Amino acid sequence: MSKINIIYWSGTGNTEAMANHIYNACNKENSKILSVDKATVKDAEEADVLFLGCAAMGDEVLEESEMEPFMESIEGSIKGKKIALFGSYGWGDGQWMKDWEERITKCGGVLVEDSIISNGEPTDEEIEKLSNLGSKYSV
Ligand SMILES: Cc1cc2nc3c(=O)[nH]c(=O)nc-3n(C[C@H](O)[C@H](O)[C@H](O)COP(=O)(O)O)c2cc1C
Repeated sequence: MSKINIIYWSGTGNTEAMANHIYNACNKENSKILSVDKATVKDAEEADVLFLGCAAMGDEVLEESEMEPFMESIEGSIKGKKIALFGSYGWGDGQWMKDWEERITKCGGVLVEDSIISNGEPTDEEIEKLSNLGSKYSV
């Protein structure tokens, strides 16, 4: 069974809700959900499929005090790693996610799905996509 780790940063709960929708569709025996302040490099390394979530912050960047340092810490360890990204945004055009995708790819990470972005809270359609991701990879 694939080991699924979901690591996220969320300030007001929207990205956290997205993470929970993925996790709730996963087999709990082999999956883990962690707020990024509790996550270690090992949590990224051990995953067969790594879901990373972060809200758009600053000016179209990852949150800078916890998510950005975590990303820097795993950049050297994600070559060949299957990764899918998600996150919530507000007024922007999703540039933070495009930049994040490019960064993952440059480090050798393999994006296995289109990223899921939600304007504020996830819609019903997005919730279904998030749940489908959990059940698809948790096998
Ligand atoms: C300090 C700050 C900076 C933000 N910067 C952006 C931004 O650059 N682009 C954007 O689309 N939304 C931006 N937002 C809006 C958040 O991404 C949005 O409220 C999102 O739903 C928060 O997700 P969360 O509940 O997981 O924290 C910002 C919000 C805050 C508080």
